[in-house]
Amino acid sequence: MNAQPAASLFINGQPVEGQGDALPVFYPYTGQEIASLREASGAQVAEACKVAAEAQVEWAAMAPVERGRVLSRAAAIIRERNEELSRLETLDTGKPIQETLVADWESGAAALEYFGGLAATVTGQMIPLGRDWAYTIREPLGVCVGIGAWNYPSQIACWKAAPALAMGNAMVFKPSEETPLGALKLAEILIEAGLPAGVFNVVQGRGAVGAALVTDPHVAKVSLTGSVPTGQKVYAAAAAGMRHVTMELGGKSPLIIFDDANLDDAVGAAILANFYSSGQICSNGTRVFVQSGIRDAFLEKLTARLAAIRIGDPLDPDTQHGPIVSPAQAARIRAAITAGEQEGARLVAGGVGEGAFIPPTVFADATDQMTLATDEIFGPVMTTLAFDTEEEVIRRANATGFGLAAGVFTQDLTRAHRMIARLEAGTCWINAYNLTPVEMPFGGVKLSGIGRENSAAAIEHYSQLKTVYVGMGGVDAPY
Ligand SMILES: NC(=O)c1ccc[n+]([C@@H]2O[C@H](COP(=O)([O-])OP(=O)(O)OC[C@H]3O[C@@H](n4cnc5c(N)ncnc54)[C@H](O)[C@@H]3O)[C@@H](O)[C@H]2O)c1
Repeated sequence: MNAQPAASLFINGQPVEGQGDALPVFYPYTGQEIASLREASGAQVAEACKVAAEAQVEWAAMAPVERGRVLSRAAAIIRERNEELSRLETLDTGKPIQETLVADWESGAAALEYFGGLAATVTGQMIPLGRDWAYTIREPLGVCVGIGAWNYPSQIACWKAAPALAMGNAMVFKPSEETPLGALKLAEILIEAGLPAGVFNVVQGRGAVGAALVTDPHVAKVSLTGSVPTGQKVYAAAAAGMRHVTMELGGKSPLIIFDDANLDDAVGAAILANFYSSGQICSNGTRVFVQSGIRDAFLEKLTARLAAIRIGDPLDPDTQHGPIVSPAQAARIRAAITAGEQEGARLVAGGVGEGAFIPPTVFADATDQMTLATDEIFGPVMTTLAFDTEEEVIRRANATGFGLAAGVFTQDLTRAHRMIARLEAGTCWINAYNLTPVEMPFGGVKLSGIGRENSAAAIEHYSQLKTVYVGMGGVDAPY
């Protein structure tokens, strides 16, 4: 298997070889090296930002409808090549092809399509002031840096590039060092769709390359998808230059299931909220609060459904559960499972697994204080917690520093809305979980983040207002 790209970086419309350290790419299923990349050197990071700053001027001067057309074309190209791109995504991430065919590039194409359409609709305001008046112009920020996590590499690249480019910004994107391949394809596709050279650039590297991007003098904004500790470092570094930020960080989200819920749907949602992409999803509802009366029935249905899951070769279209992205991540997940057992939680399904695979794992009889219930694991580990009353479960669900997402399952819709109003989470679902259509704002509160991706809300995070006062008469100076 070989997924070697033309070169490691993409700068000024061209593949460019990196001049930094080696960056091998492994297929998580076999551990085989499928591409040998190199990180960007410090000079290449600076060059990418400079090129982006130059290209941004021309791009911002284009009519928004023309910019939108480029993005729409890119969306169409992605959809034409979805099969080939999804295969590459599976090699890069190890996620089952049945997922990557529908959830990765397709979601990226939807973002390009959506913001392509939105580009020409963004207008300013006219503010009447009597004789005088004012108006506002929504302007691009300039050069935006995008930094990605490894779980949805191509989707993340598109979710950041689409609103940034639609508003007339340029972007330098650094994918996760674990999954560097998809962003290079996006760069090629955007050029093919008509994007001027230099408007979207890709540099590769580990954290130090990301850190160099954040403080480059050309950079006006940083959008990071990653963990809370990285977010804290990036936010602090960005603050020195008063740069804008969007932070899409981790979570430990509650999924609350009341005893009047449709149990089959609730079990299905708990599965989607914990095991899709082998559990490597930021918004996962990993604290599943189940009302005491249905706890046994819930666990029985859940374990029966998990017993039927097909685990294996991610390129086999029948496979439903693939490997973990890297041996290091698998080791971290295994340590969390072992700690859960040692702390006294009851393992009712799964376990530490073997090699690259960790099966869907479910704990019962956990308490809120166990690390299982406090720490983000970012793997296929569900912790179920029993509760009795609405008041109690709201208090326990909110007792975390995170605030990315939350879900409520109940047939009583008054209760559902009452609950949602009090849950401290940026993205919530009622009788559904983990659905993130591009039309809907996505993001977190508390430690889980700042800003929103997707929807018209993202436009505000990739632009700034200029206010213009227009004097229509004489100037009355006091002396
Ligand atoms: N909220 C969301 O939308 C969302 C989506 C996916 C993943 N996540 C979160 O991402 C995490 C998993 O991804 P990960 O392990 O790749 O996260 P990570 O924080 O280790 O790395 C994220 C990115 O930041 C870069 N980075 C690391 N140190 C940096 C620094 N000092 N300056 C600049 N960049 C730096 C990394 O190279 C990588 O590209 C989880 O916490 C998960 O919840 C959040």
